[in-house]
Amino acid sequence: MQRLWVRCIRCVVPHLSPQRLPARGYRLASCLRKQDGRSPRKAIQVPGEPIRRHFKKGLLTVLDGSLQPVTVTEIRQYLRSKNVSFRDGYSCLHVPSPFTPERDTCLFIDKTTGRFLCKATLLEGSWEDFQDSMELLHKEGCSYLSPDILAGYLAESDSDSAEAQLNDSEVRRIWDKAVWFSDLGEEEAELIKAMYNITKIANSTLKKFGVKCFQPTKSLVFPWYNPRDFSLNGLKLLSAESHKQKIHYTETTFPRPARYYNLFGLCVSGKKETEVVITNGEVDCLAIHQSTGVTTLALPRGASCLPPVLLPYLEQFKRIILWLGDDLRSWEASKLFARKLNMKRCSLIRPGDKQPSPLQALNDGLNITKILKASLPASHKSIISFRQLREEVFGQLENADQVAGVKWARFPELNKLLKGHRKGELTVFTGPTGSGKTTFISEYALDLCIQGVNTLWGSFEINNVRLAKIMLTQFALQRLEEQLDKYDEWADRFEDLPLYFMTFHGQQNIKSVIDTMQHAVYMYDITHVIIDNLQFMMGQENLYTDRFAAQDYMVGAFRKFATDNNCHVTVVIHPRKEDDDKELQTSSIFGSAKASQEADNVLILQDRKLVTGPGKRHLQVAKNRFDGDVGVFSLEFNKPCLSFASTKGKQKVKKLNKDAETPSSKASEETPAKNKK
Ligand SMILES: Nc1ncnc2c1ncn2[C@@H]1O[C@H](COP(=O)(O)OP(=O)(O)OP(=O)(O)O)[C@@H](O)[C@H]1O
Repeated sequence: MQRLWVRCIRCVVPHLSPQRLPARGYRLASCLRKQDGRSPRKAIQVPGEPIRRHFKKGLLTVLDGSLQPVTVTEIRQYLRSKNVSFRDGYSCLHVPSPFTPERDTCLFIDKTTGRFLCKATLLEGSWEDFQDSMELLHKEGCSYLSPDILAGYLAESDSDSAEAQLNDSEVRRIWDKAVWFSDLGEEEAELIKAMYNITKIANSTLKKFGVKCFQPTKSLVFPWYNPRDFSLNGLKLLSAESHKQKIHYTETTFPRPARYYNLFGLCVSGKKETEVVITNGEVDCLAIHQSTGVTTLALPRGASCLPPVLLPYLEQFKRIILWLGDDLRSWEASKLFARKLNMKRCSLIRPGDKQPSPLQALNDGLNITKILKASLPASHKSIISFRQLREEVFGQLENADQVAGVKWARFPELNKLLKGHRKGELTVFTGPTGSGKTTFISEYALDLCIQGVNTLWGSFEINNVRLAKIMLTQFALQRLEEQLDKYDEWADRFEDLPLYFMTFHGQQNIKSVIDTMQHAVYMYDITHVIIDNLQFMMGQENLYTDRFAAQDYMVGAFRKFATDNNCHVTVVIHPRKEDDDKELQTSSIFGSAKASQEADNVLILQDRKLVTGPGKRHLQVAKNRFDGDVGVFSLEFNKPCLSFASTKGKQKVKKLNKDAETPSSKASEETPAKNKK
């Protein structure tokens, strides 16, 4: 049943193309399965192939191939049936690799997805590819699959090759031009270190981790070494820019972020080490290692995600300390990552005054060893006392603004009412037919995604190409039809967003949809899922003959998913009745009161009565569980760029009486200070 997700997730946007190895120089091959007449698929990577070119014009095309889901029990059963010995690891099963002659070389099979990685050859593929490899091994009657045997099954990928070559030459150019800090003049080295707050990091530490300085832009250069032969896979440039007396740091990666899988520090860590500290950024990694000498690794994209392709590299560690930063978002991320890494071996550093980020701790002269010793075990019993909760509660009170969630940049009025977008909540969104629900919710989600909220779209009504076109227009805030020469520039930037699409279209079974969402949370650390719209799951639900009972059941399923996965779910629902003379109300949506209780937020796009001009809409927050503020504000529609974003400064927000469903003349009016006379 989970199999569908693989097909859906893989077929979506660039990020979801078959995963790249965390090491360059490997190529995607057509599936070994081609041998038995089944359709070839791209999944196994073997030496020699440059990076595969991800989407450009062919955005969101649905790939052929229906992968079946697999459970860890099925994997174990299969291995036993083939007499393959295996060891149960933390996130992976460890089996002897069929790709090398050395029998003690491990191949890691992800227990959740079945994907495999052979660390010796850096070959990777799906569970089906592994099964095919075993069949091929049997067919060829050999002890292992040498590159010669595999060569016959490889596919060329020209488009990837072009991108890989471009990447290689850029990486080489920057790397060759960059210099070691010890080779810089003392004054210049100190000045550059000061820009990055790393004056306490010794040149020897920087050299040990391979950190250089790119003088033309005064950037730090962090290398991505191939763990097999220490060649360069890519690099990250950290640059500092002063803006309004504040320093802004920007990161540029080669290859682009979606393909940058560098566990920084891996090449320094020993193969026999059993303890590791994982940090958000490279400079934090340097700070901890320099002060304590412990093995420390930095995540490629910080606290935003822990890609499962990296899990095999962490299997050797019996104990993992996650120290991701000093804010609530990092704390939330460390709890999420601990689930993926297996809670039993994880401890977390809770942000606090005496536990800032590792680099800050070094700069403040704090005892880093002591902080590491005070880390909290991630696994907790189901019954806990307030004593165990009190620090957590204090953290929430201390960081009230962060607890309120991510703020919208384009909809300040929403921040006023909802205070922010929080993980683990369920938002129900409705509006009359054709009122612009998809258009609005697309921009509402895009806004958050631009700010780093990992987003998964389930668009059942309009296809993904159309949806992506709407989003790209909203992203660029201009009609690209008339400026096609700018398409690539915007598409490149759009491609770097943490944005994923399910490839479902039309009527779907809710179980497949929830399985897909579950998989996406594991693979891409998704924290916001949009379902547009619920009606497309109704037809498949035979359990309930009553439409509203079915709707309640589905809202309940999404509620449970949001809570269990600490992931926000926004569900678009068509109203059950539309009366031309009346605004919609919460009761216009739900079948019963039970379902309305499930939602944390109810948003209604109103286009009647309150309309004061063509194209004018109002957004009503009809329910807000977080702090109870409900109200309404108007939305201006800018048709060329399909945007509802406020362009005329702050809009008026009309706060409503909590009990009042619709705006009334008695409602108190809150006017932004700017507009008050
Ligand atoms: N405020 C607005 N004024 C005028 N046109 C709009 C406005 N908002 C959206 N549109 C346009 O209306 C059309 C329908 O929009 P959209 O698909 O977002 O509506 P919907 O409510 O999701 O529709 P449905 O009820 O079919 O799901 C689109 O062409 C969109 O560009």
